[in-house]
Amino acid sequence: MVMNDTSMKEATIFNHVGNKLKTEDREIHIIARYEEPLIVVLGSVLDDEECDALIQLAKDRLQRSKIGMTKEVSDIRTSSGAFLTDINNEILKRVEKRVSSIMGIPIEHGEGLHILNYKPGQEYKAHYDYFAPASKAASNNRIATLVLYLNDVEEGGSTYFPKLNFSVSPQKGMAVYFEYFYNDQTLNELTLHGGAPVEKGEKWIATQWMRKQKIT
Ligand SMILES: O=C(O)CCC(=O)C(=O)O
Ligand SMILES: [Fe+2]
Repeated sequence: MVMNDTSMKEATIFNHVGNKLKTEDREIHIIARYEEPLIVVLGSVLDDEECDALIQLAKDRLQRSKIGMTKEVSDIRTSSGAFLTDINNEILKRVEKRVSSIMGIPIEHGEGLHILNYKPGQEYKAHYDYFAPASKAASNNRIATLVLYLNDVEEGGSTYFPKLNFSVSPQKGMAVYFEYFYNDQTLNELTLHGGAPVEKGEKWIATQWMRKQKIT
């Protein structure tokens, strides 16, 4: 490991090294890393069947939420989303287990996979995934995120980190991981990120946000 003269890196939650990481049922490729704050691009996380199944589960949900509830309208996030909770599905369970193993955080700390669909022109403006320190939710705050790309986007739709001048293009089956549980708050703030507008085609992602403690 290379360290610079003046500072040592803070400890991270994700601590896989090398080019690959193995979960119970899959070998995942570590494609790229930004060291601090840690951002890791992962390949071969989901196969096509798993991606398609998650999209299908979400389509059923999104359909229903349109009937039952008023659709939340927000300028920050113009896409439509649904949490895949209370669904008994083999593929979903398998994916949740794999995600937990990649992140090194028990699944009980997760909010459940959140599926988002962006149509052309839709975006998720730059934001932090953690809750403001003064908010009620911050008592069990989020500490890490995994965004799984469920389809190929024809144009646009990258995940961008404006304070780092860094961005990740969506590719079906790949993922981007980042964490923001540093003692140094300025490192956490560097994880500001967004989903750039989709220009052509559509974009489907599944996001896992992990909390510091179990969700009770
Ligand atoms: O759409 C993206 O690429 C980013 C999604 C995101 O930031 C989130 O789900 O928290
Ligand atoms: Fe986010």
